[in-house]
Amino acid sequence: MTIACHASRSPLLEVDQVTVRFGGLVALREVALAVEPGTVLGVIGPNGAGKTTLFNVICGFVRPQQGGLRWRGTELTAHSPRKLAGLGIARTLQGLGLFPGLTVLENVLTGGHRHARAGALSTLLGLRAAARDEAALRQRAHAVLDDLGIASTHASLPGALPYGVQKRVALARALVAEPELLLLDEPASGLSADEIDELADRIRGFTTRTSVLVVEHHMDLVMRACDRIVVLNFGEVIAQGSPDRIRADPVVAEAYLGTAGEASHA
Ligand SMILES: Nc1ncnc2c1ncn2[C@@H]1O[C@H](COP(=O)(O)OP(=O)(O)OP(=O)(O)O)[C@@H](O)[C@H]1O
Repeated sequence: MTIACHASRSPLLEVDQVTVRFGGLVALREVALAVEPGTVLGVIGPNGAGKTTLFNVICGFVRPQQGGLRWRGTELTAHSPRKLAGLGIARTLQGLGLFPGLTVLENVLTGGHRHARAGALSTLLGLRAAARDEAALRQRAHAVLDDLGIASTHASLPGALPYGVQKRVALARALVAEPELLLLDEPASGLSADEIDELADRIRGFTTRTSVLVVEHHMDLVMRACDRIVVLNFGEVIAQGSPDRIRADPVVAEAYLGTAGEASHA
């Protein structure tokens, strides 16, 4: 990846005037937002608003026609999903993406590349640095599973566990890398109301160790979990601010629900 230097004092991640077109359709138009260190930023919007496209731009799956990204004040070029971990960014995707033939612990271990100093060759040769990395990673994996309340599942195969628990495993796999930024794509999908509340509180708790950007359809989750919310509609930012401000914004209610005053119930 080529990195061009800019100012050093800046938010963790900045999305700068990003425009994405699919043929004649403008999926994102000059979208700008910033994730500040130690905060949770939510991106919401109705179906087709551009949330997934924005998430894919941040992950490097989709390249914008205009605009770009800055990470810690440094412009990212040749950005790709493979390089996210090296930057200190981890993500969970809409599909769980767990390996069905691996145990929960083994699945979580696959997320731990960032801290592994020993290369693949030394790992194969069983050298001491690789063994130390592996032991530290295992310890972190157990600790993260414990934090998420699923320590007892470490030897299970994911398919044997309830969906809500599998989602926590996917979260554990992202957290084990100790990212500076955690990207969550629709983490509430498929969860019960109680599980969503629990997840929102959990996400709030993450801010002591990581910043979070969450793309989500569920208003309940973002209202409870986020410090700031950006609202997209037809690919444009129509509002941004605190949850209270977004909840009270009639433009948001109209765009998101078509009915003013119901924003908190989506
Ligand atoms: N690969 C693609 N090719 C063509 N059009 C696309 C592509 N991906 C997304 N779009 C279009 O871009 C617009 C934004 O879609 P996107 O999936 O980003 O919205 P969204 O807010 O995530 O919606 P949802 O909540 O339904 O997932 C939509 O009109 C969608 O049909």
